[in-house]
Amino acid sequence: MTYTKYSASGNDFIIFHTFIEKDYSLDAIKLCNRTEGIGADGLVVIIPSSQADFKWLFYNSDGSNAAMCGNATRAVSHYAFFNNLVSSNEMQFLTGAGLIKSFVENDIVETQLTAPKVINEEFIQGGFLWHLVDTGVPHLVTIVDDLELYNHDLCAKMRYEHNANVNFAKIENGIIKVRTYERGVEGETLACGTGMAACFLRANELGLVKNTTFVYPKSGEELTLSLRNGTIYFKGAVKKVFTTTI
Ligand SMILES: N[C@H](CCC[C@H](N)C(=O)O)C(=O)O
Repeated sequence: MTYTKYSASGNDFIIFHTFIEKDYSLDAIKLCNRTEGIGADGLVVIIPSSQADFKWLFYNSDGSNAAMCGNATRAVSHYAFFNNLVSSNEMQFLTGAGLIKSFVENDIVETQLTAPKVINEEFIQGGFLWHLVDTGVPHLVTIVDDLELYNHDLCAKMRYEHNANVNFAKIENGIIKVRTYERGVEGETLACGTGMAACFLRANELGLVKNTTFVYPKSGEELTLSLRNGTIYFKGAVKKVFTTTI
């Protein structure tokens, strides 16, 4: 089987396409293992679809299935275009969270995320003010003045209590810096797309950032989040790292 490794702002994925729709959770655990496998935060399986250009199955590195993954939507769009799985650089594909539209321009990919759903406007826990929103998958967001306040043990506790990813966001000079503890990776990743979207949305609704804002994850790579007619757009570079046949 041929697998392609992508990095989307440091959030990395293994991608392949197949006609066989089955449970690939054990493949995800094996392939994503950073010492005995290729190593990645997640596995994306592309499968034909009669309702869209294709559909995907997304697995975190622990083998858990997730409805959506913002960074993987950018990587998979690039993969589909450059592997001739689609006939245009504009495509739409089905995820567990719904239909995603994307636009590929060389190594820059913009995707339209699914409509956000606020789960809990705000609550205090562990000394922080939290907001819980689903931007394809559930995200806890707290806005802080110092990202060093990010705490692994608190994130792990919040992750399990709320079954959500956990984001610490700092706003400075109109941009957002984000650190994310990712559910299913069970640790901090270098970037989390739906997490950056959740932080952007929260900051925008509080009037702290404009409708188009640069967001910087742990990797320091620049992403652009935009809110246009109530829809979130997510744009940034992706990198095809290598292809291998195992
Ligand atoms: N770990 C997430 C899925 C991947 C989200 C993230 N990698 C992104 O880019 O949105 C979850 O299980 O909820």
